[in-house]
Amino acid sequence: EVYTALADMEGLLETEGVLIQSLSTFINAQEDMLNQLKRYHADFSREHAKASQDAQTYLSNPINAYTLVKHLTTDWKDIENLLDDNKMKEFQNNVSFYHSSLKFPTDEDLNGAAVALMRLQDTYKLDTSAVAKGLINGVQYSTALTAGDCFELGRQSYNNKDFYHTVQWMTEALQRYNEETNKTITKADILEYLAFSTYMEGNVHSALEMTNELLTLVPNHNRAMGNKVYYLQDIAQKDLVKKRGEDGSADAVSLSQQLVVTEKKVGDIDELPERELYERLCRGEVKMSLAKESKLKCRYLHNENPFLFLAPFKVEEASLSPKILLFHNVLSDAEIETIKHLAQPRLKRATVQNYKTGELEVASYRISKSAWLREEEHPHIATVVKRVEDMTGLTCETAEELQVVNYGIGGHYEPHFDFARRGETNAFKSLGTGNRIATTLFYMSDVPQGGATVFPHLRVALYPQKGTAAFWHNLYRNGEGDYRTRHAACPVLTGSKWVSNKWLHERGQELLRKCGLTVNED
Ligand SMILES: O=C(O)CCC(=O)C(=O)O
Ligand SMILES: [Fe+2]
Repeated sequence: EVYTALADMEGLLETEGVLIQSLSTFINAQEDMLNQLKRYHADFSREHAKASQDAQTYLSNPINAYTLVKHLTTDWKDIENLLDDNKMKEFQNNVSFYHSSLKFPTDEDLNGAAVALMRLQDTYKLDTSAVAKGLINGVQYSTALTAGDCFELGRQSYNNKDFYHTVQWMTEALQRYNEETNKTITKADILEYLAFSTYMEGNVHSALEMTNELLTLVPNHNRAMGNKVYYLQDIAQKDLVKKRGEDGSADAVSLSQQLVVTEKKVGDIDELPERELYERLCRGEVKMSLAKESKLKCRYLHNENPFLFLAPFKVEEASLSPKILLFHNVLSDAEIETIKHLAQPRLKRATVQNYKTGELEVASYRISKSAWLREEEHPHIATVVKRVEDMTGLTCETAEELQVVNYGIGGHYEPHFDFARRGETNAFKSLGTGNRIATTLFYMSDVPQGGATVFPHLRVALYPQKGTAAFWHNLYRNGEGDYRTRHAACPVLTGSKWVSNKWLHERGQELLRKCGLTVNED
């Protein structure tokens, strides 16, 4: 699939370019043909009108007689030749050749891209109408969607049984339909999906109203007729239950009462479920407490390392406990270009480890593409790995190769740990280098909107800055996992997000990061 990395989507633009060119050649040829046909038609009609006035006089003129014969022989042959459908065949052949030789998205891509849009809408609380106008968080990015486009998005949601988004997009489609002069979809098509999804969302009365409207447009619409009977039965049944309830003979609890019971009041932000915290952090709505934030510092990192004496790192603390450091300007543009260039042709859908089986598999909670680079591949890679050692004071001897990641629009990685937890069947075992002691995450692009790395339990959000690296220890000194390091990559709203990670392992760090008997950090 292509939608999972923006880098792979570029090929689609090339495909579209070739198709546009080919279509324009075909249209020009068809227009030439039509123009010639129009000329013949005009000639023939003119002569024919003259002849019809007085056939005998007309045909008594030898030139006219000759012209008539010529029309019906050579000229009509020419016309038949013009109609030869070779041009059409040729165009069809070209298109099927492009289908086999150029990059095309699949139905899975269409669905993935639609789901990504819904994810962005939910995470960033985007208004459907604004998105349909091409407006994202108040910035005009693209041209507006047509009623047909909105309908197609609704249909994708419908196929995923996501009736909530189906209703939103079909409602938008209906609004656009009403405003469109050149209709891009029929009202009946929209109403059919909208009515059923509205019913599935629990509003049978609206569903019935829409179905009635659909039946006035298409009186013998089979499915609508069937649904109408069904909705009417449902309403009758509900009325009966309600009536019994009013009589005091039923034990049914009203819906509003149920809601009061089940809706847990969340007053304090600390009580919010992780998912809610994660999304709020992605939207930039949650901040670390001022007391904590005021203790964070920026400084230049010097130590006994001679390299650092000459070129100290500019380090910013993003969190003190656990310590999360940001190293600014640690990757040059040239290094970033090399890394992206080497990785691009090798990008593959990123996988996650099934915690039970230990198998690697694709998952909807991690959507991106990645590739692995070895130090030997380019001096820039070797330099970058050496720099990780300078930054962290740890060894990369036992580290994993450099992972390069590119996210597509809506690409994300939901909250996770980088380390393997106790009892987890993990692939690190076969490496024989212990657990992932620390993470170095390089940002290789700026991201205009979205795409932050967030630590829900720490209320920390790191916004990608090209050339900056984040660093944190995943394990305490005694080797136990630090659960506070749980983090996520927020969905990318606009732009292309490139990162690379160097995951450092336990073995070899014994003398570099002293181990301890407790979970104490320092
Ligand atoms: O892309 C990010 O911001 C974080 C990526 C991440 O957490 C990972 O790849 O493990
Ligand atoms: Fe991670």
